[in-house]
Amino acid sequence: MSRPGTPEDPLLAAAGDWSATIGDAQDELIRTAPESVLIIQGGPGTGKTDTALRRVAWLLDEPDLGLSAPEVLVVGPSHAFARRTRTLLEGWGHEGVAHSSIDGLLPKAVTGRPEAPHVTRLKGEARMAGLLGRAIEKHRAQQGVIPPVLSVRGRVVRLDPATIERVITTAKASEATAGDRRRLLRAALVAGTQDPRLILEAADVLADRLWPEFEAATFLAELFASREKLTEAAEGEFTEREIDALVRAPGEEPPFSEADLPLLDEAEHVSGTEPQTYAHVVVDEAQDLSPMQLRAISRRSSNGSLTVVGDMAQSTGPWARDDWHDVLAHLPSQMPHVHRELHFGYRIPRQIFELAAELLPTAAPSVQPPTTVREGPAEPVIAPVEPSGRAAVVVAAAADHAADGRSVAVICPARCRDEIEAVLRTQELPWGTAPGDDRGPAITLLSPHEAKGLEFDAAVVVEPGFIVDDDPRGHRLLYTALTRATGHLHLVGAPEDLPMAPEPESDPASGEAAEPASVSAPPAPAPPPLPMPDDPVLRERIDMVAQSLAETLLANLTPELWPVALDRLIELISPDP
Ligand SMILES: Nc1ncnc2c1ncn2[C@@H]1O[C@H](COP(=O)(O)OP(=O)(O)OP(=O)(O)O)[C@@H](O)[C@H]1O
Repeated sequence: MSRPGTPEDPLLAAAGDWSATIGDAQDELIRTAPESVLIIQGGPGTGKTDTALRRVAWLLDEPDLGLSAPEVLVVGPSHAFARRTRTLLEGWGHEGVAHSSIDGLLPKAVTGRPEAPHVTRLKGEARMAGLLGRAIEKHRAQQGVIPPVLSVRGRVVRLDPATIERVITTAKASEATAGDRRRLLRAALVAGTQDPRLILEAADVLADRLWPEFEAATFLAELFASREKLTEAAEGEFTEREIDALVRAPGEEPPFSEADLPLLDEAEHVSGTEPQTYAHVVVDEAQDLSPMQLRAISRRSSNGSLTVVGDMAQSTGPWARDDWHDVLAHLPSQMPHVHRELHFGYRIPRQIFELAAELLPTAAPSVQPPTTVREGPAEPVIAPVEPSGRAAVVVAAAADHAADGRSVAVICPARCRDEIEAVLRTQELPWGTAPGDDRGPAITLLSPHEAKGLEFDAAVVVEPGFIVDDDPRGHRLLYTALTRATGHLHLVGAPEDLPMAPEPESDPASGEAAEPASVSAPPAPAPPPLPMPDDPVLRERIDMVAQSLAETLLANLTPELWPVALDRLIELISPDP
């Protein structure tokens, strides 16, 4: 995958590895003290992920901090994203950091159960933690009932409830482990008995009854299968309709949905099983996470030191939000929050971003678009098609880029996926459903959600109208899809859903129509430099001012931003029209 900074990218060609072009704003974030929750907001391609990872590299490199790679966790939205962050950090020489998708962090369970959006949303709410806590307490209380007699090997063993009560109280007060609790019980019952073998066996039977091993999956399945248990645990905090939404028939397959995974994690936590913790945690694409997912991530932080990354203009799914308050409310609060924004778009060339930015007034009216710092190699290609010819056009565009050695994302809504897969297969092209490594497929077929946080040399976005229609925050999803490419973008779909392509201009020399479907004109050539005045005093004064401006630019901005600053300067000093 070529990245900004390759020869195809004229503006950053000189920069290569972007350590040479780290902006002041990025640098400040990288060096933010670890004793904080750093929140990085910024538009697509503003370098949020890379800045967060540079922060990890900096934290690991600072000898005074004494942080080692296995003490750091980077969480992202997908396996593909985790692979991207791993590749980047390992490329900088930092191996051993844990990289995971959010689901990969949670207990393993058979998922895939279809679920209505309102149920997914309900299961993500923080009050589910209270419901689970109460349900587990009641579950335990039922198990703590002491039987007056036990039957062991056909013999009846009478038990002394007072002795057993004492053991339960001591075990609880000392937070004894399962093994210690069993030993305590054995020692208490065996004292002074005539038949120690029988009593020891009885103690084990009783221990299994009093403290059965907690299996979160069994517990949750039984809880959801019982309206009575749910109503009891709800304790009036859930309406009947909400309880109805949670109830399901016992034994249904697959047993769980993705929204159940954070609930299993919560149940394990309440029952005393704690996950591995880390001294620094990076959470990327945090704008989409549910409160229950955020709780699960917080649990993995040993001290509250976090880097939280996201973009509210790309917030979609059941937890789509417009500001950070609700995210931060569910993260550890022992360290101060430092909220920063990145403003310069490094990934997306101007030509592509101008197109994507048209969505912003609808997708996220309060969000300031980033300032792009790059010119792209080509205008976006707008390809109106009829449904019958759609897949062929999509695959042809992807195949052309792949043949030129570019990584390509085909980002398509679910209803077009089968037809595109069929054509990819027929043409025996190298393609996959997760971005390849150096040896992997050049073409990646993704849903708009799966494309989050990823970047490619080229993107073919299919049926933008469907993408908008298929999600309550469809404009944001389309905005995310349009902002994945570092160089080339194709929009393929129904003519009424595409931006207007300018009329192809005739080339007078050849008599042929010029390349169609550009959405904006190429940049005008730079005007020739103005002549210096002859007066030596004036020349010296001009030189002095120019030198002072040059020093200010050198000291404050990276080279690709100089033209932006000069344009702004001209705007500032131009007389009002
Ligand atoms: N200062 C810089 N100079 C040059 N390239 C940069 C700079 N900062 C970031 N980049 C490049 O810009 C691209 C986008 O960066 P990154 O993926 O971190 O953006 P992002 O803000 O996380 O985007 P998204 O919101 O889409 O996930 C990457 O290829 C990255 O290497």
